[in-house]
Amino acid sequence: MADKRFRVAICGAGVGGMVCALALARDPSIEVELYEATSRFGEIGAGIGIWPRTWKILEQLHVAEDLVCVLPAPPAHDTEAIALTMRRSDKPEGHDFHKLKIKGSLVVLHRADFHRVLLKHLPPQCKTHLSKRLLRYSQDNSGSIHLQFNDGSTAICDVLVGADGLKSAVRATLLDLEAQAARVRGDAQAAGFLESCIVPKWSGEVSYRTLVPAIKLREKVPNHRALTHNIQYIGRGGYIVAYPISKGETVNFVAFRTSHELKGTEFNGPWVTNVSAQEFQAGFDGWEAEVTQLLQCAEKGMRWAIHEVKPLQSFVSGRVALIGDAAHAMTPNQGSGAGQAIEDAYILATVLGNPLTSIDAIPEALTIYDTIRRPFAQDIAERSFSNGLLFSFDRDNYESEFPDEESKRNKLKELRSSVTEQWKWAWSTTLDGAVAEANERLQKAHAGN
Ligand SMILES: Cc1cc2nc3c(=O)[nH]c(=O)nc-3n(C[C@H](O)[C@H](O)[C@H](O)COP(=O)(O)OP(=O)(O)OC[C@H]3O[C@@H](n4cnc5c(N)ncnc54)[C@H](O)[C@@H]3O)c2cc1C
Repeated sequence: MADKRFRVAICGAGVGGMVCALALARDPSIEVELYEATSRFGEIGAGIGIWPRTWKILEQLHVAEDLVCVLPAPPAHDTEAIALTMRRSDKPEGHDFHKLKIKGSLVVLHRADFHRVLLKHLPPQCKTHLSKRLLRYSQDNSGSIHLQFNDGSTAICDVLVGADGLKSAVRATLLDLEAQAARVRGDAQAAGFLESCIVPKWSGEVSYRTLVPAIKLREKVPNHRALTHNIQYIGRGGYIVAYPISKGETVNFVAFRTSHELKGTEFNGPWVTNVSAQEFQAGFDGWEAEVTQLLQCAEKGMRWAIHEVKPLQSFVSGRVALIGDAAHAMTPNQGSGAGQAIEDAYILATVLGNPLTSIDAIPEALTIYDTIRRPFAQDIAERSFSNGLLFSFDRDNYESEFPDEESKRNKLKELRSSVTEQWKWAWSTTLDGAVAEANERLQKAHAGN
């Protein structure tokens, strides 16, 4: 530790934790240890979409070049292209609803490929520990943070990054400690709010995920759109996303059923479970042929009850920071949870990696991370939920409210521009702005000290 500025412990080796470790380990003056609850590094068998701004981070960390090898074609940079074709599909005669054009590409990957490449790039100086499930942490008077794991072992660090996902133990401890402090101050209302953010809330959405062998779909429908395009079939009460991954050998398939009126209620059943194909086919009777053909090729898969973390008042406390789902688990209707985890990791590594951040200045640096990232990530979470309403036609009862053709056409126009508006961030350049802002704020804070 003699030649190190400070020690960072990252709990959780999902996409957020891995990118954080990679980004921090570029700085030899920071000691990085990564603790993962499971007994091996890995990801679930499913696809993932990465938007251009997030892709830029992967380029800057030099992992993009290895990811390109598993893509059918290198991603476009500055040219405008159709990222996603949306069809209205809940009737036998489906029709194109909207083509989402963005500057750059929506890169779609197999999660396992993505995780393998991240692992490959993790430098040896970043120490990794498997089968280490964090139970709780505490902080002593010197500021050091003590970690307690479920195998009885302990560890010490100067900064703790909670990258431990939806059911984060770091978030639970952070909020519990803050709530205790609020009670000591006599602020029962603040304590109650903090405690209410510990357990995630059901969004009213359920997703079904599986991978379809492309060969199987091709045999059935040789020119099925999902073999070559990112496609979204939308309709009342649910929607389906399908796109080719692993050089086109596999089609990623996710179906959503929505009951938004149940948002905030308790989900009745396990949050993640294996299900039969019949279960995901059930809600899509009467949808267009392309959807039925895809559903017929889907074998068993997994059902995920989509939960969200209530918007937190802060992602940080003292020397502890939350990133990714631990901070802002959101619905997947904008394909952005992992992207936001990556962006959190990158901005957090920017503020910690800045040479002005001495061990004493860590809380200040984390506050800057929070100021920059929280409004942005929470805005995306909100837009993502609102996209879910839009894609399942829950936002307006549009069939009955817009009975004649002209009013329907006008409404559709409005919905399309709303979709484009919702996704605008995907090709915005705020990432460079965020990095510059982080460094500038640190400079100012330092000059003021
Ligand atoms: C159906 C669906 C589709 C999606 N599609 C997309 C998409 O296309 N694009 C996109 O950007 N996002 C997408 N997302 C969201 C994305 O999957 C998540 O936001 C992302 O995986 C969050 O990453 P994370 O690293 O924060 O958490 P996780 O990936 O959940 O990783 C957390 C890690 O922490 C470990 N852990 C948990 N508890 C502990 C503990 N106590 N101690 C130590 N380790 C612990 C876990 O084992 C895990 O490895 C989708 C989500 C769903 C459900």
